[in-house]
This record gives sequence, C-alpha cells and structure tokens, in this order.
Amino acid sequence: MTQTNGAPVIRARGLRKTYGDFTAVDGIDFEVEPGESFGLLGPNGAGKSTTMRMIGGTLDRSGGQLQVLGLDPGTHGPEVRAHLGVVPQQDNLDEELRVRENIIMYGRYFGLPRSYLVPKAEELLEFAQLQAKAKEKVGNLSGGMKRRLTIARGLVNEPRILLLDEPTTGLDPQARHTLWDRLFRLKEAGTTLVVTTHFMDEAEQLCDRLIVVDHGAIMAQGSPRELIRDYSTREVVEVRFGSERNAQVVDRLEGVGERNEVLPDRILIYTKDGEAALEEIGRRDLHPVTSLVRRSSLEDVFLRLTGRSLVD
Ligand SMILES: Nc1ncnc2c1ncn2[C@@H]1O[C@H](COP(=O)(O)OP(=O)(O)OP(=O)(O)O)[C@@H](O)[C@H]1O
Repeated sequence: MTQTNGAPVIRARGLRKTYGDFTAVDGIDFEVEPGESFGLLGPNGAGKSTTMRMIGGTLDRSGGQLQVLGLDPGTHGPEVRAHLGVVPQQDNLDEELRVRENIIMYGRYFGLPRSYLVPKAEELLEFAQLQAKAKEKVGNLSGGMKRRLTIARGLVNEPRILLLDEPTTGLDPQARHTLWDRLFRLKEAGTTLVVTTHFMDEAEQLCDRLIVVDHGAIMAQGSPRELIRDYSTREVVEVRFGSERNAQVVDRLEGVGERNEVLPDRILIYTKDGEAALEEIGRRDLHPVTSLVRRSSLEDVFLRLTGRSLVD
C-alpha cells in the first residue's frame, strides 16, 4: 500500500550517491509535499539528474534514506514507478511509431488494457495540444511537440508525481511558455511536480519551493520569494563602465548599495532602492556606459551562494 494521507510524497534524508571516489550527491535532506511543484535548481553536474534517477528507482543510492509515497524506491521500484510519470532529459520517444501509438505502446508497458488506453490517448493528445498530429510520425514533430508528447506519455498511468528533468532545455521561448502552461494545468489538477532546471526563470515560473544545489549539496531551500528575500536585496543596479574600467571604479562604488558583485562585463549593485543608487552614482561623478535597475532574481541568489553565475 502506498500512503494517501497528507505526509510528504518524497522524503530524503542524508541521500548520497558516489561513483567510485566521486561524490555526485552528498547527503542531502529534502521533502516534497503533495500537490506542490518542487524544483532542483543548479548548474550542469550539480547532481540533479542523479537525484531524480534515485527517486525514480532506476539508480541505487549509496547511502541515506529515501521514501517515495512511503516506499523505498530501491526495494519497491515497480510499486513506486506505478505512481510516477517520468520525463527524462533526452526525449526517448519511439521515432518509428506515430504520435498516438507512442502513448498507447507506453501504456502497454505498464500492463494497461487497450480499452483504457484508447480513450486515455485521446485525452492526453488534447492535453498536449497534439490531436492534429495524432497520425504523424514522431520524427516530423518540432522539439516543443516532442516534449509535450513525452509529458503526455508520462501521464498515461495517471501518476501522482511527475518527474521532469530539464523540461524546456533546447526549446524556443514560445514552446517553453506553452509547456509551462501545460505543467500549470497539471499542478492545478493536483499532480505533484518535481522539476530539475538550470534556468532561474523556469524555477521562478514553475516552482512553489526549490532547493539550490551545487556540487551535490544543498546550498539553500525555500520558495523563490523567500530565497530572494533571504539571499539578495529587492533591487539590483547593473552598471557597465567598459571592460577596462569596471575593476577600476568598483572602489568608488563602495557604499552605494549594500553589496557589489564585479562580473567580467558589468558590476551588480545590490540595494533596496535602485533609482536612489543610480542618483548616488551620478553624485559621485561616475558615468557608466549603460545602467539599468531590475528586481533581484534567483540568479542573484545563486551568485551570492556560490560566487558563480548559474548560466555561464
Ligand atoms: N555513471 C557515472 N559515473 C561517474 N560519474 C557520473 C556518472 N553519472 C553522473 N556522474 C557525474 O555526477 C555528477 C552529477 O551528474 P548529474 O547528471 O546528476 O548532474 P546534473 O545536475 O543533472 O547536471 P546535468 O544537467 O548536466 O545532467 C556529474 O559530475 C557527472 O559527471
């Protein structure tokens, strides 16, 4: 029996994965509540996919505890997988089959009867906005359509938890927004989403709560708003003085905001009030080539936590 009460649907304690001497996941603790959209945000190689594969029961852990719907995926893989939908980083659709048949065949692997799968496939094609493509070969679909089909396919068993590994990598902005819209609908219908991403805008759009991971460890966790509140200021002023001058003027910016970050191409000034900071820069007779004021984002949180930019 899998759990049905309001307990966390995923619970990790000291979760570890090592490959020989290399530690990919370094003893992490987190919980995912039913119905929430939970994110793992971090750069390439942070250990996100490894964590997802341990949740999905396709990779054994090296240490710690892990429960998915109250069960250990290491020992109860099939029972756990029956309640999971998995959208891997690389689409692994059957290119030989047509769109509708991809969904039906995938359902057959779960042992689901055709009488259930035929109407279910129609419902999922509608959800994925692919009815018009039902008879197309998968190879003829765009990247965004393939992603939506992979998600539709992952929903064939009506999973309680959908695991999405980098769902929008490689998609153009419009395709990303269409996909986010579909994922919102799933969340509204009560599906728990677990999303890995290295895009902070995706994390901000999709995730109720997230862990920021780097080198297999959790650097911080909370809602996007909480993380920004705790690790950044409300506003950021970005100023450029030209590649040579940036390093030279940084001392003269001392005290304009609460904190400065010098990046190769610009200086970030963290402050409550960006316009006031810009005025102060003017009073100091500094003349940036360009300047802009923006709200803090998760990118700023990541930079603060690691000293590195998330997307280099
Ligand atoms: N089978 C393996 N053997 C050895 N090292 C591995 C293996 N699989 C993953 N790793 C290493 O573990 C680390 C974490 O990889 P993982 O794929 O989990 O990262 P990630 O955060 O998902 O990044 P990406 O988005 O690039 O997949 C990486 O340094 C990777 O090289």
